[in-house]
Amino acid sequence: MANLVNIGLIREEKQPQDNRVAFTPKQCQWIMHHFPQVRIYVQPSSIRAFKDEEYSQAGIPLKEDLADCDILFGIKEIPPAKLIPGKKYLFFSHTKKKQPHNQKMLQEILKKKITLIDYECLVHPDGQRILGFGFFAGIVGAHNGLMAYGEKTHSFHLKRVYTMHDFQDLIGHYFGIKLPPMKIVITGSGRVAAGALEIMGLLGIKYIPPEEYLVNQYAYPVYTQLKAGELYLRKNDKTYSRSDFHQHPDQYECRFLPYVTVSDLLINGIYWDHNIPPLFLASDLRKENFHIKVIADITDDTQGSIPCNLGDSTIENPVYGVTKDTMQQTAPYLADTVDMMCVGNLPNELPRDASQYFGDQLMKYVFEALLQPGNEMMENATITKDGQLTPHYQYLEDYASGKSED
Ligand SMILES: NC(=O)c1ccc[n+]([C@@H]2O[C@H](COP(=O)([O-])OP(=O)(O)OC[C@H]3O[C@@H](n4cnc5c(N)ncnc54)[C@H](O)[C@@H]3O)[C@@H](O)[C@H]2O)c1
Repeated sequence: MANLVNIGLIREEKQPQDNRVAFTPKQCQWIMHHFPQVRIYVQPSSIRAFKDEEYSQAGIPLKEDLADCDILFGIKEIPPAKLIPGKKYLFFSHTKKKQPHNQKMLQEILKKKITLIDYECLVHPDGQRILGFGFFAGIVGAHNGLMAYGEKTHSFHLKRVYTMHDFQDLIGHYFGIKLPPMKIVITGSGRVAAGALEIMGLLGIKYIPPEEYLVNQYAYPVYTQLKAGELYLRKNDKTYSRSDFHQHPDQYECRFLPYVTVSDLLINGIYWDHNIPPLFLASDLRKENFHIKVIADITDDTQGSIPCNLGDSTIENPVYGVTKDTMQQTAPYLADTVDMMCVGNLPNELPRDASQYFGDQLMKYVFEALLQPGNEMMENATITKDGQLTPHYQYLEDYASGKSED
């Protein structure tokens, strides 16, 4: 038999608390069955979406001290003091863009001779990311956007997602919910958009092609979806090429404006960075014909693609209002404001399903590669190896040595 590999699922210790986990109890069972050389241990946690008893009942031992494990799986950043020297860790480190708040953690990782594989850096050969929680962010974000619209217009009431046991429970909640005639515009074509479309399907909201959506009236709720090719055109020749847009977004103009005049709810799920033009401007918000009442900004960049995103809201208080003339933050659901849903950790409202989905992707595309020494995909996602920055990530040198300001 191949050498034994001891794997540990660590307790999430970052604040605000995170209740997700890399593998559910059933997934742990599946892995140990299919990889007899693997043993999985779980560090007890009172906040994890899957209870300690669920793991022990599935035959996965609980273990406080994971010092004997070879590989440790987490989700979010790890407090530096909790990092165990010499281990191989997989988690979202948020260090590859030199994020200032994680500089100390990376320094500790180097000091403690740790190998860090970052989930965000695991990509398919065509560059598409393998792992992400976007689908469930789309589910919860679309739900919250609709919930806010129902509250604002007093036309229907949706319960909060986090009060449900899981996604199946949420589906049950939708039976009998009748939405008023309304127009919903969804932006994006990635995992977030896919989650939002799932909610449209579950609530029986009808898809309308963009050109018809703009001009027709409907006696029932409808939505349209705008992918990058429908949202952006090159300024000089009015064409769109995906790769050119990704390389030169500043040479493109945004064509979203007509949709602000006819839509009731915007669900924003596009990829955005600061070179990509926003969907509309602050000055558009002041115009008489700005019709949108609620924006579920799942993309959630403060003053990014949506100028009236004034910062994150929380799962406890997911919605705030914004005045159209002065862009001041107000209480939600006032008559003449735009209501904003800008929660940055949406999958935490549905952590059991989000964890299962994540673990499925890990098992399908990553797990075997992780056990193969020298696997190229894993090497490319390895930021540090035994406490040294790998060749791919040498550009983090100044940040890691404490010199970087950005
Ligand atoms: N609020 C939350 O809780 C939450 C959770 C997950 C994701 N998000 C955010 O939602 C947004 C969409 O996430 P997703 O999971 O759908 O992403 P994704 O990776 O599934 O899809 C992104 C889409 O953007 C395109 N894209 C990739 N690189 C691009 C570039 N350089 N320029 C233009 N387009 C590019 C891709 O082709 C793809 O169609 C991201 O900004 C993400 O950070 C928010």
